[in-house]
Amino acid sequence: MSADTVYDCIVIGAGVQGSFTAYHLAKKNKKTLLLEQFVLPHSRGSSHGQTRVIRKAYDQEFYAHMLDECYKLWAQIEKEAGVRLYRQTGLLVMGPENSRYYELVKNTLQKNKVPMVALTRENFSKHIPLVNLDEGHGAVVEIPAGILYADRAVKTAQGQFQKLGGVIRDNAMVTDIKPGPLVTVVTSSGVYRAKSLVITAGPWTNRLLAHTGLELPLEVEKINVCYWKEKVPGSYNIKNRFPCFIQTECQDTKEHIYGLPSNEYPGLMKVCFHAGFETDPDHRDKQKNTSDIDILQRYIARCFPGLDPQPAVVESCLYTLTPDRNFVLDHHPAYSNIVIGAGFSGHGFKFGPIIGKLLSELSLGEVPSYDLSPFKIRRFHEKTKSAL
Ligand SMILES: Cc1cc2nc3c(=O)[nH]c(=O)nc-3n(C[C@H](O)[C@H](O)[C@H](O)COP(=O)(O)OP(=O)(O)OC[C@H]3O[C@@H](n4cnc5c(N)ncnc54)[C@H](O)[C@@H]3O)c2cc1C
Ligand SMILES: O=C(O)[C@@H]1CCCC=N1
Repeated sequence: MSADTVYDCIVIGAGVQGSFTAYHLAKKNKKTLLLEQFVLPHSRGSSHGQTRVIRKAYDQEFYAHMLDECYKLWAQIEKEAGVRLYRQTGLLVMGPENSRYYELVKNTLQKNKVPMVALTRENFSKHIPLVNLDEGHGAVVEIPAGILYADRAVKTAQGQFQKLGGVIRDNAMVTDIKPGPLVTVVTSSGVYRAKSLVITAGPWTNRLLAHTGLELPLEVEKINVCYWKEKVPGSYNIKNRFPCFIQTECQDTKEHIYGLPSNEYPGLMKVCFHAGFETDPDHRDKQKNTSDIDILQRYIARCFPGLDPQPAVVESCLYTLTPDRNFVLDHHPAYSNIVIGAGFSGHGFKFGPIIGKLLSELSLGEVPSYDLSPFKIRRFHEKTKSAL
């Protein structure tokens, strides 16, 4: 492409959401440029690591609805690229039987006819050995849920995008955005122009939006990603059909604790706390709070007796949280040819292919395939006004 190429669209940020957005735009024959500040692949944002959970067990039904198409889109890109990105493991959901949240999750699964098994206290340990169910808690297994191979998925979306003629420039940090009928994007390695711009910059979103006079209520948190050693290797292994799990709340915390079967590191199971500690994305290593690990240790000692209750490996990742934990998928309030995909609040990976499709639709001025009202920017202002 020559220096004065005008792209149909520039996408800023090559995490899962930007990579799938670029891929969908290229599928629609749009001349698309994907910009990334770091050399790819990297582990400084939110999309790195080997695995993520895919599930329909949500308290809000609109997520379960989007997941129907999402599973199809994951299968489609697997077929196109000839790679495996999803593996069914099932998802064990445990929570207090009298809690509203646990009830809503079960309702979503039932109403959407998701194949599931309700476990009783009597048959729980037969089906799920080496897990202790807390007193007063119920358990259901969402059968089709599973894991996504995260790093491989991001690489696949980028690879398919390039095969369709898309251009990726990594090591290209965006330092300025000049809105207009043609948007100008200034990077550390060149200046680019496009008819539309999609910002999928994860934890750095507000830094980029500052160039456009907008600030969203986003909080960036560092998550301690903990791996725990199996006392007997293989006891919680994916090959032995151990499922992913979510503990919706327990005596130590109202937050989710979740885990994935041992798979990525031999003999280690990933179990994490679904909340972290506020950080600056460029200085997350300075955030050293580990009080979440204390909670995990107590939980593991009580409920996962087959794991050593000392983390064997601790890595880090970033969440970008909105106040209501729903995503932002919207046009910029002042510039309709700038589209924002942000605030994926620690649960956005599974939606990558559908987010990409929706952001591509918004950037092309098409009617989005889903009702995007839960994801609109104006909900933040409405909240502020009604609080006054
Ligand atoms: C520990 C952990 C576990 C999770 N588990 C799950 C799960 O099980 N299931 C699930 O569905 N989701 C899960 N998530 C959430 C999911 O991973 C995120 O929602 C998703 O990765 C967000 O992707 P993103 O593309 O918005 O952000 P990112 O991956 O951070 O991508 C943004 C990109 O923009 C780039 N960028 C930023 N600023 C600039 C700039 N100025 N110029 C150029 N490029 C720039 C960044 O370098 C980055 O590559 C988890 C997240 C974490 C951290
Ligand atoms: O989104 C997911 O499925 C995971 C597991 C539960 C907590 C957050 N991420």
